[in-house]
Amino acid sequence: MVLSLGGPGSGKGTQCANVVQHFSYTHLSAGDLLRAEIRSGSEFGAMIQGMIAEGRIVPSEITVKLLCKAMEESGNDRFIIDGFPRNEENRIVFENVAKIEPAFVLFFDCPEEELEKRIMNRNQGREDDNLETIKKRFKVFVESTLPIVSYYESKGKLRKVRVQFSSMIILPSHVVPDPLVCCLLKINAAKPSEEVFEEVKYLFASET
Ligand SMILES: Nc1ncnc2c1ncn2[C@@H]1O[C@H](COP(=O)(O)OP(=O)(O)OP(=O)(O)O)[C@@H](O)[C@H]1O
Ligand SMILES: O=c1ccn([C@@H]2O[C@H](COP(=O)(O)O)[C@@H](O)[C@H]2O)c(=O)[nH]1
Ligand SMILES: [Mg+2]
Repeated sequence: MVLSLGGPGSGKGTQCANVVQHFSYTHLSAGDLLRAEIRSGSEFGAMIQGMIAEGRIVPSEITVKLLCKAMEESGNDRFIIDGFPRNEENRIVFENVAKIEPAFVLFFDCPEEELEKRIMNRNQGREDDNLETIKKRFKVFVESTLPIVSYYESKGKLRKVRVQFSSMIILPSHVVPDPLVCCLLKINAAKPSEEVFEEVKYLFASET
């Protein structure tokens, strides 16, 4: 089992879909399972919907049950779990119930500004894709999910995927305000998803 973690809009779902096309894995998105549970008319539907609209983390028991059921129904024994665990409690409940630990954890580390831009352009009709909820989702990510990322890092399981190109350019002295100095600029640009997948593909090919 492999986990896919990152901020809201960091490309977890996009890259998991690529993995499934190239490797014999089943993609399980915890968010998609929760949205399907709402559509199914479940007794928990209204509660889940309210929590997603607020960017809050749904109780572990519900999400873990959905994930375990989906794993059982998949008929596969290779999973890439997307957007889970969201917090320490999620992780512990899942480990206790499913009794599996990840082989490795992909981490898509993307700046907030880029996340916001991507989500606002996503156009999938998601109720939580609005500026107000994005801010809440990002706060929950920093406060509750990043500690999980650090936990997997401390266990040597984290594989950071670079989602940005980073380069330095030197501006010559005639284009900077002080003619006596040159200026060193660090430029970060988002990597197209095909290039991000090259890194993901390398990790899957070498680690599984
Ligand atoms: N490398 C990329 N560069 C630019 N846009 C991207 C890239 N990867 C994904 N996107 C786009 O960004 C948006 C968010 O991607 P995606 O849905 O995969 O993110 P996510 O991490 O699953 O988000 P969420 O946590 O909200 O489900 C989508 O519209 C997707 O097409
Ligand atoms: O494990 C999980 C996964 C998701 N949620 C809730 O769903 C939304 C959307 O999740 P995406 O991964 O962005 O599709 C998330 O903001 C949470 O509210 C959850 O509670 N637990
Ligand atoms: Mg997603």
